[in-house]
Amino acid sequence: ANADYPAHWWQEVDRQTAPGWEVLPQDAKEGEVILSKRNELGILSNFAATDFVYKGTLYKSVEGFWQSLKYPESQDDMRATFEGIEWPYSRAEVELMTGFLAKKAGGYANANMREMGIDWVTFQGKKIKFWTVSKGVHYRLIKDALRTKAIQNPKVMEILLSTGDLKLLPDHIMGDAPPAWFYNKIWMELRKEFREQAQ
Ligand SMILES: Nc1nc(O)c(N)c(N[C@@H]2O[C@H](COP(=O)(O)O)[C@@H](O)[C@H]2O)n1
Repeated sequence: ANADYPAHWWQEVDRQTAPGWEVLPQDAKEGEVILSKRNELGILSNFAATDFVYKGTLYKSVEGFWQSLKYPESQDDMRATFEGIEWPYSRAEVELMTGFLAKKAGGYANANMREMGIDWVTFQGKKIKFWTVSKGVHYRLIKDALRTKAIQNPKVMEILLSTGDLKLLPDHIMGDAPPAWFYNKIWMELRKEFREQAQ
């Protein structure tokens, strides 16, 4: 029951003043909780400033990691040399971004990807299909970044495990997105994985 958890996780927020994209804490049903940026559960958002080192590179957030994959890796990268395409940031700059700034950098990259007609991103020189319904390479990469974030940030691990058996829900409207976008579902899988490892 929700009574076993901190009451402020369901704290009512004035809907009139909330941004249009937001799902509010009070929108959760019994046995559910919204991963709201308004309380400590927001640390589980991809946007949260939670440094982690993944395969030798420092990222300031999972969002920075996610959006950096869309940016050219080098000067020879076809995304860097594509005629008429300009990049507002370098990949290294995006790696160090958090929150809405990282998301915005990703928005510019989405427009460039559409313009170039490409449906892939890259990690360590390898092309990875983006926006796929299968739990393929991109999904596994994002899941591994979330796993690494929890392992390297004790507060993230503590908060994730403190959600017990609650169903985790995103704090923003998701629509019809592929599995990699559902960080709430990935966290529930990782929560199970971490609990099993601790036994
Ligand atoms: N509003 C909001 N809050 C969060 O906590 C989010 N994680 C997101 N969306 C994230 O945007 C990323 C995907 O962006 P693109 O579709 O590639 O432009 C991904 O991290 C989503 O979870 N939004």
